[in-house]
Amino acid sequence: MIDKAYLATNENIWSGRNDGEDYDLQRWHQRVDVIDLSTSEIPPLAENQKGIALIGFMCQEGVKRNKGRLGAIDGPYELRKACANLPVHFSEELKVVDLGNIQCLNEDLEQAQINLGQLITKALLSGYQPFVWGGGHEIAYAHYLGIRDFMDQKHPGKTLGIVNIDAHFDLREPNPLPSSGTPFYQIAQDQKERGEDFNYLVIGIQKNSNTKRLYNIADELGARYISGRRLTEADKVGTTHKLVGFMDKVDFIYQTTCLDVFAAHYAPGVSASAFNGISPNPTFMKLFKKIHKSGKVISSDIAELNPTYDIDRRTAKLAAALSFEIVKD
Ligand SMILES: N=CN[C@@H](CCC(=O)O)C(=O)O
Ligand SMILES: [Mn+2]
Ligand SMILES: [Mn+2]
Repeated sequence: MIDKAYLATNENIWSGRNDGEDYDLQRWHQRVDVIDLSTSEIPPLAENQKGIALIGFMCQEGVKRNKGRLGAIDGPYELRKACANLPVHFSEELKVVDLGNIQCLNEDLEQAQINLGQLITKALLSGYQPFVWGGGHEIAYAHYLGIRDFMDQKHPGKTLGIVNIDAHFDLREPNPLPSSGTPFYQIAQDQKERGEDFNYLVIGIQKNSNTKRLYNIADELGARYISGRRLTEADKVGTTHKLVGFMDKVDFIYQTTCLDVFAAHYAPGVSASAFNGISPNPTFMKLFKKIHKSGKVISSDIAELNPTYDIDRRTAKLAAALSFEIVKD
């Protein structure tokens, strides 16, 4: 798999303020091990040691096919830079590796998705929890392929739930090609062919961002959703109940966040910005942490960071704040 599409991370990206070498002074750039998979293997973990594998997906072909605004190809680079200075609040035992990037070459999205899926499977088989940075939301089909192949090998018969934090369903039928708007439809079709249930919960759905047809497809496929306007303190009990009910029914969770779920003043750096998106306030962050503390999240990603349209790196910083909650023991 490691071929022209693979691009190791330049170690210089992981640099920043240095307050000293004592553990309680450190920042992420002092803890992340950059691994060049064209010359090295994924480092083995000690027994019971937890590892997080950062992976970049340098791809905007899906956004392009979906007639979106280009720029997401630079998302992984900007997110690494935004995370480099985060203070370390995880333990010394947590191993954090940066496994580099998968690029989309010659507009061949389908091949890029296969390549990313294979790298995700490899990281999972090595005992790591992958955390993938996009790239457009076409990342989700690739991510599913990687988790599916891992589960086939290590956990046959177990169930997967997908928690997508997004203003959009992304349940479009490929027309004729897959794009950033089709990943969950593709997953539903693949699971149908395999005789598996499609367990899909979307948090942050906006009525004015999805056609009636998309709502109909969501209903036909049995998708569940929590609208953006329900993500308030007043609705906290109901939304938490819905989320917990969903999580209880599955063995593993793939959690994906599409940054366009946030209002444009928080997240201008996306393809489809939304003036009425949700706020990353304490109510939302509690819900987000609840997912990641469930012990069921097998793998996660952040999609649609588009540095071309970002303002003062605020979308990148928001993505870094979410990353801060994921890279934990
Ligand atoms: N991944 C994004 N999907 C959205 C984009 C909407 C838009 O560009 O306005 C969708 O296809 O519905
Ligand atoms: Mn979206
Ligand atoms: Mn999306």
